[in-house]
Amino acid sequence: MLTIGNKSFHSRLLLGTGKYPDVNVQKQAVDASETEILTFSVRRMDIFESSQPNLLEKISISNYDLLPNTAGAYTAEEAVRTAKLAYASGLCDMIKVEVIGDKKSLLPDPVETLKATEELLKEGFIVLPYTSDDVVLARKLEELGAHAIMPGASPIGSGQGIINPLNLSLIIEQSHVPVIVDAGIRSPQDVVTAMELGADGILLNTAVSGSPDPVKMAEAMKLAVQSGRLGFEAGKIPKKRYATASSPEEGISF
Ligand SMILES: CC(=O)[C@@H](O)[C@H](O)COP(=O)(O)O
Repeated sequence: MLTIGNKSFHSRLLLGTGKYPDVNVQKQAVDASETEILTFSVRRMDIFESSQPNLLEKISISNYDLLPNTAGAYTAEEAVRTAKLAYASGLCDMIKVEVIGDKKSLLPDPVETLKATEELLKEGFIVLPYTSDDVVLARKLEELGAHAIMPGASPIGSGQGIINPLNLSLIIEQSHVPVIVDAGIRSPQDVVTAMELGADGILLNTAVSGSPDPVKMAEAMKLAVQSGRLGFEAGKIPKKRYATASSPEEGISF
């Protein structure tokens, strides 16, 4: 089980809801992923106004835990305001803090991310900060009380996969809260790699919504999360320099 704050989940896959070709494909992909946590940008959705297009219109949102994100915020102040707006909708108490520090790479601003996390924790939110793969920053976010750490594999929407597996593994090793690898994932192979490193979960969007077959890719990502986790829990054999026969003959008399 994946436990974040006081909530536990069977699925370790968190799915974004943006950029699907249409809402029907979005629903089918969400179903195929068997995710229990959906994330969306508060700014892209007017959650108070029923006359506005609802980007989750086909999805029974009461079946999911919602993880709104503060995408579009460039300061802690903006992120806190966005989080409070989401909370006021009554739909969610978790928040993904996303404070961007660079328009081109969409990499997070470490200082503003720390500030926003601290402020939202004081306000009583379950806070999941999106961060770079910086080991020290991840530790400081946990020390503040963040409920999970969400290091990027690579820039959002880039499909660059896992750029720095060493940093991810150091973050995983030091953390006492769930580590959810978020952003930049391209393939099921990236997911398996992150899960085999010991990540507690994966958050992804573009790899599924931008795939030529989002529904099939959603299922592939679900299986990759499960497979990687099982492999991590089972443990790998050590690598050896020379071969060892798979059917040893010692002790067998012919
Ligand atoms: C939906 C969401 O929260 C994204 O900002 C997230 O970081 C996923 O990134 P990818 O689209 O690269 O998977």
